Amino acid sequence: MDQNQPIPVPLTTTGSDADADELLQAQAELCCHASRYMESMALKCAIDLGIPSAIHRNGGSASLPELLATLPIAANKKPFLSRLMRTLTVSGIFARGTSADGTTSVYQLTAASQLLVDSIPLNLLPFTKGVLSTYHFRSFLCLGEWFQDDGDATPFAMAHGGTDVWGAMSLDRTLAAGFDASMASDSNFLAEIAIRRHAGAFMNVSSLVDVGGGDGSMARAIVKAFPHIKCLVLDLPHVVHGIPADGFVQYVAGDMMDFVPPADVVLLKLVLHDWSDEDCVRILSRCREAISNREEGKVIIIDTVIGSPSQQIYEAQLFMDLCMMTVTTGKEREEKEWHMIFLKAGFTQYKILPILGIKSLIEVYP
Ligand SMILES: C[S@@+](CC[C@H](N)C(=O)[O-])C[C@H]1O[C@@H](n2cnc3c(N)ncnc32)[C@H](O)[C@@H]1O
Ligand SMILES: C/C=C/c1ccc(O)c(OC)c1
Repeated sequence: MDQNQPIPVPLTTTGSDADADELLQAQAELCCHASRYMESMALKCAIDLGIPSAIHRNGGSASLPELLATLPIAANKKPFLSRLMRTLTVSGIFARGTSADGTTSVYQLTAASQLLVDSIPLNLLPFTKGVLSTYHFRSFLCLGEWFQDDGDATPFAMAHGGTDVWGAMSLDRTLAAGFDASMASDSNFLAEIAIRRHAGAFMNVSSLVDVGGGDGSMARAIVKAFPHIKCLVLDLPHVVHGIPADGFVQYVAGDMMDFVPPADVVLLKLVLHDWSDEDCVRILSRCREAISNREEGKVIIIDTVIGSPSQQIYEAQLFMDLCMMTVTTGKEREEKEWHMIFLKAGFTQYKILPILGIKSLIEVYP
């Protein structure tokens, strides 16, 4: 027998070696589950360093030395970059390839990280930064405490001195600007697809009010595609004040719980998921009043309807639901939950079009 060959030691006196394999596999799985936030933090780091944009500027792929030559990395940290890139490659943010001449190993953008390039028109960089913001991260750290707390504060409020997310944004301009930009990037991204896939939604419409329309990105995209539509954006004072008039959309400061300006179409994009069923019924009732007596009157909702044949989409929907639970008082809803709030708000019909990936476009009729 070879002297150097290690002698296998059984883990227990009763268990077989197959049991040990299963245990070790379970340990590895648990380790990955517990460490998943590090994947998020590595992504945040890549965004902070501008790595996707740097790869794009280098022609869509970049070697390690090329990245090191352009990224803002201190000399003594240069040896660490390959480890960050290795993890991000295994998690699918970047891909490995070889340079055109076949000599050098390079990092490439994937379909996902292409959406993080700052210079492409429909990038999701602001939205992704929003999801990764420390405000949300700190809120998630309070989730366990929140479940045990018998008060009404959200995890966000527990983490931020009792102030809810809308209050925090009226107090902190940087947070508000980041949030509005994050929503705007999602709206710019989806507007084009929604208009392309369902232009019929905006035919025969002469006026539209985007309730909780943020900085007006969605409304502007609609006016650009359908110049005959008169578009109004209703949002909180701190959001609409200071937006310069551009002649395309009009801004109104107000509270959607109290009043929604009359129009043919009321749009609610990513608004109802911020609110409880009771609040949604109240908002939708105001929206129904706004379209009353209009021939083509309808409410268009762009929001999640939980459930998808795609596991990836389903998972993204569930993450967003946890985010709503943690940051707002809202939730993502299944069709039967939407059905119930439409009925309670006095509508008679609805149509769900699952044409926007994670989100759906829902038309609701009085
Ligand atoms: C998640 S954001 C969605 C923004 C935009 N619809 C979009 O999808 O890009 C929710 C919006 O609702 C606005 N909002 C919150 N409470 C409101 C209220 N009581 N009345 C009107 N708008 C409100 C927020 O300021 C914010 O702009
Ligand atoms: C981390 C994300 C935070 C967030 C908060 C409220 C929203 O309505 C939302 O919509 C996508 C996202």
